[in-house]
Amino acid sequence: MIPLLTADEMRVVERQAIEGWGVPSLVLQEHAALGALALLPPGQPVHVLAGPGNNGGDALALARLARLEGREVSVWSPSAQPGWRGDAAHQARLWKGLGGEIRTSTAPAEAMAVWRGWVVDGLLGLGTTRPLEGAALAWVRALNASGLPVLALDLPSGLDPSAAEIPGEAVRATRTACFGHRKVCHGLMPAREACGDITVVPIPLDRAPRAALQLLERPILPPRAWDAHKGSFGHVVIRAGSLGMSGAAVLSALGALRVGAGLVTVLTDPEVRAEVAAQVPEAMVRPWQGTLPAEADVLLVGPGGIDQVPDWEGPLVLDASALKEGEGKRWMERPGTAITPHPGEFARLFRLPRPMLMDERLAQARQVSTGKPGVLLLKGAQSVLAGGAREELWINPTGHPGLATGGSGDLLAGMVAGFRAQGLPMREAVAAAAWFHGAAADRLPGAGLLPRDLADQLPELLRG
Ligand SMILES: NC(=O)C1=CN([C@@H]2O[C@H](COP(=O)(O)OP(=O)(O)OC[C@H]3O[C@@H](n4cnc5c(N)ncnc54)[C@H](OP(=O)(O)O)[C@@H]3O)[C@@H](O)[C@H]2O)[C@H](O)CC1
Ligand SMILES: [K+]
Repeated sequence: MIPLLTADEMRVVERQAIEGWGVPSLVLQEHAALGALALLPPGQPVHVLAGPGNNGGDALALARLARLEGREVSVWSPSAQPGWRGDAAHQARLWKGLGGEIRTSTAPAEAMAVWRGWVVDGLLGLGTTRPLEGAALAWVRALNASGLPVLALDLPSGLDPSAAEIPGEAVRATRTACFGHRKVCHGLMPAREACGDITVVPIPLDRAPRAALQLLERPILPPRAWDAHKGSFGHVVIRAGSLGMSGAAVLSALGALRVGAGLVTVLTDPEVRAEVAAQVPEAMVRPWQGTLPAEADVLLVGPGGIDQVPDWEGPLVLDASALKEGEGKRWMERPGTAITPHPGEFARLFRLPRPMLMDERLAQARQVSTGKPGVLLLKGAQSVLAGGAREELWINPTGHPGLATGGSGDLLAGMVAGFRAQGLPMREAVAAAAWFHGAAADRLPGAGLLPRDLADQLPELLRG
């Protein structure tokens, strides 16, 4: 799990090092500047933009270190009166002590027209409180129009460190030297795209900070015992598939089987039983007669037009038609339940406005999941995972728009059930399904992707 910190969470980590451990803040700044300098191609000229706060201080430190390396360096401030205080003022003195100048211009595009090499963006970082305006905005516009490669210090100036959305104009960086820990803007789209290639520069801070938002990494799956048999990997029961929608039942069954479930029983509407059975011979396919098999480990309901949820006390995965208007709260309060809506289904389930932006999706996911035992997977580009009586939100970074195709959600729901049947706790089962589903897509071209192709990728992908 990669923590994505808000500015406030990062300030806590910073205070702990400076006030708690007694690390001088200039030491942190020196580490930051040295780490960032190492990301610039050797020998090239460097043009450094230094803003009013400590991001500007980092930039001045980098300018000094780059000059000591023998590079050609110029330092620019958008303001004729930068008004540096504290560490940034100290860095300005050190730079001037090397004979360095600090230049400004009211026509940044003209100044940049003769620049060669790289630009270092040290205008604004963690202290950004509002959209860019005035001189800073003029410099960022000129920089984005210049076509010059940019190394952003900590974050591209103009981004809100704690948000996914870009509040106005922001630097489009080639690379970003992110100091200590990733912030929210380094993990979530669209802000993440403005960062270019991100390198986390280690500085002497706590390595395990508290973060309410975390990015999923490849899930670690429990090892399979050498003497395992099909009963060891659980029995998934899938209530899915009706006339004209038998394919959803097939794909759900494939999802559960391809992630390694031991047994899969599909209970379809009677008229589609034979066509489902013909397409997935590995599953037991029976007509729905109102009762569940006694030995089920997990029940998946919904794909292929099934909207009635049978009485059942065990682990339950609900998708598609089973996600009925206004019933979200009920399912979030049921222990052992996972719901996997896309934003439209989510809005209907919880009678909320459809969440369009990533920051809205996060806020609404938090709103419906806080303190609730049910697990929510709010699907979309960068699916949001919440609930299971845990506070933090997880974001799935894998996948691409090719997944937005019919049947992809049915496969995913089957994968959730398949992982849960093998003993993963529900939240971990949902995380594993979301991650591997997206990772399977990442191995395939975007357009024309079939959910069956994803299923075929899974065994090899799971082997690692
Ligand atoms: N976190 C760490 O452990 C370390 C951080 N380092 C670096 O420090 C910056 C954060 O420095 P800080 O001084 O807190 O903040 P900034 O440099 O981002 O800038 C704050 C000033 O900018 C003004 N501001 C805010 N928004 C705007 C805007 N849209 N336009 C113009 N000016 C803006 C703000 O003014 P106010 O009026 O809001 O008070 C501040 O004056 C971090 O990002 C790292 O680069 C360390 O060097 C390493 C350790
Ligand atoms: K910056």
